[in-house]
Amino acid sequence: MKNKFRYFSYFYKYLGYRLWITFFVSLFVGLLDGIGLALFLPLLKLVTNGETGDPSGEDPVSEFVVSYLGVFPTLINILGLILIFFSLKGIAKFLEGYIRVKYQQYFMSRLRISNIDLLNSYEFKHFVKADVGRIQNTFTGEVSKVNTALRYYFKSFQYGVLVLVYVIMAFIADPLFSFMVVAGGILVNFLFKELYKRTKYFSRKLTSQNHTFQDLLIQKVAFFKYLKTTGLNDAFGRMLKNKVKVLERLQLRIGIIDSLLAALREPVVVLIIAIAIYLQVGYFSNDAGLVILSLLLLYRALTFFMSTQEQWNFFLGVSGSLENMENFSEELKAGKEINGNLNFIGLQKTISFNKVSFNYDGKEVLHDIDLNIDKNETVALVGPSGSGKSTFIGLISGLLRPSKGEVLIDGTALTDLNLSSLKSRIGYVSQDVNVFNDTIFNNVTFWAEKTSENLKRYETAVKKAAIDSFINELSMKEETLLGNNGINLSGGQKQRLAIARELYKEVDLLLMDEATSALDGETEAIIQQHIEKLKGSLTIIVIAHRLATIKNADKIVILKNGKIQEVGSYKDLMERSKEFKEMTALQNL
Ligand SMILES: Nc1ncnc2c1ncn2[C@@H]1O[C@H](COP(=O)(O)OP(=O)(O)OP(=O)(O)O)[C@@H](O)[C@H]1O
Repeated sequence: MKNKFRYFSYFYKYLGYRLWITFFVSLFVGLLDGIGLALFLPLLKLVTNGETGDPSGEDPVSEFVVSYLGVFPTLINILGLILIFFSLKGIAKFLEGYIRVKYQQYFMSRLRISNIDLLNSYEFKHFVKADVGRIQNTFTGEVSKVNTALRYYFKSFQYGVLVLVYVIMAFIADPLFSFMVVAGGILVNFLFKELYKRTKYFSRKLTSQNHTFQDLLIQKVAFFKYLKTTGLNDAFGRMLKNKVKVLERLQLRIGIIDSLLAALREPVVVLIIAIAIYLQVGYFSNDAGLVILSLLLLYRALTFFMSTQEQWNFFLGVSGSLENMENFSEELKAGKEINGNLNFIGLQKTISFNKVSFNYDGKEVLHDIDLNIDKNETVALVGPSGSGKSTFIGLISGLLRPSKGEVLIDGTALTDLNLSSLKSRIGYVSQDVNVFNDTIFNNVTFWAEKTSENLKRYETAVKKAAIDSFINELSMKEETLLGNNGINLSGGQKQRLAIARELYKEVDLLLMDEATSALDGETEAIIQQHIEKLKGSLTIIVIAHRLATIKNADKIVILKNGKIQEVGSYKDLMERSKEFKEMTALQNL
């Protein structure tokens, strides 16, 4: 019961008063149907006793017809009333179906939108540890499963309301008989509990297996080239196929329980009613008319009761997805990044690192960093692999937060800034280039409108990124579609495209993490020239292994083991840093 309410409150969070509307409409359907059915009692009497009989006041239904509806129960009147009540029920049933579909769609959109919002504000620190397969699966397959769960929940809820209406009416007609049937129903429900438990167990398993399947699938697509080249494609494919089989088996088990419940439904209903009638006839003698009426109502109640159970079992079959969705949203909420409310209006003077340390899961990778970066300065970070260069860049963009100390932008702590306003002014090019599965134009402009102004900006950006001649040779030019993650581009072309995207953005701060690493010397030199031209007009922070590319940087920062070892210009460092001199010597500079 506790669970049923937990699910209710989950749906209520998204649907609110709509759930109550559903409840009342179902109640209305039940009442109309119940009254329509009850009218068969006077009808039966009229048919057996003939029109001349006196049906008034003999049974509660006729009493109801006379006193509440103000109609004298003649054959034609009763037939008319039956028709009216069943027609009204038809209308209410349509309304019930309509609101079910409408609210279901509403629920699905709200769920999707809320998940997108939560993912948007999910802190990077948590994201790197998240299970990508689970995120993907939850966003796609699981959303529709939760929607299916809502459909089953709605249905079992609506049927449950009907059961309640029929049982109450049957009790009014014949309490003893009704009691026996209800007791039978409860007993059966008890017996079915084990089946429900199994379904729930399989459902949870199904969800987690689906996550793993998605995870493998994502990796198969992402590493397609590698797997194909190394012949590991088949082995990976086998793992995927095994998962498909596991999923098939789990689904089959849930299906078997569903079929078992469906098959048991009718015989069980008939059995309970048969026993009740037998006892009624053998041991008690009651008004046959009322027994028939409550029989009618209870047959319906029991059928709906079984349908409620069946729908509930369907619901349990997807309840693993619901639990997963609840946990998923909670995790995203818990990992929400802290966002300040001051808008970033562009760098005015300085970015300062004030005794900044950073740790990943307790392991400190940057220690006590003090550094000032002035507006429009070009700063290069050098140092051995793992020394903390990328982490440093992550701290400037607000992707990571210091564990100690502060990063200040013009004296304001980064934590007080609205991160979207900051990030919209930051360009970032890294070793891992992201190419969207779309045209070159959309990749560079991030789906900007093709106005003449934007086209001009686009042309300038691709020229500066030295990718213009490559694009011009393509028959579709900027409308050329790029494959999945730029699979039909060379590493260098991808990197130039990424640079063009950031240059198009017209940012304040350009962060380049090994941005030109995939380029040949000649192309790198061309881009370098363009970046040199940008020098002084925006703040550039660059991580470079090839020291030749940072000769003209205003400041070079040498990082070692998470600490700043030296800061100075290329010339300064050549004069005073033995380590830097050795580094340049190794690169034949
Ligand atoms: N998500 C993470 N979780 C745990 N440790 C991490 C994570 N990312 C990086 N590290 C660790 O932090 C340290 C600094 O990494 P960082 O990527 O900043 O170095 P880097 O100087 O940029 O290296 P490279 O030149 O190889 O790119 C490394 O020891 C790395 O193992």
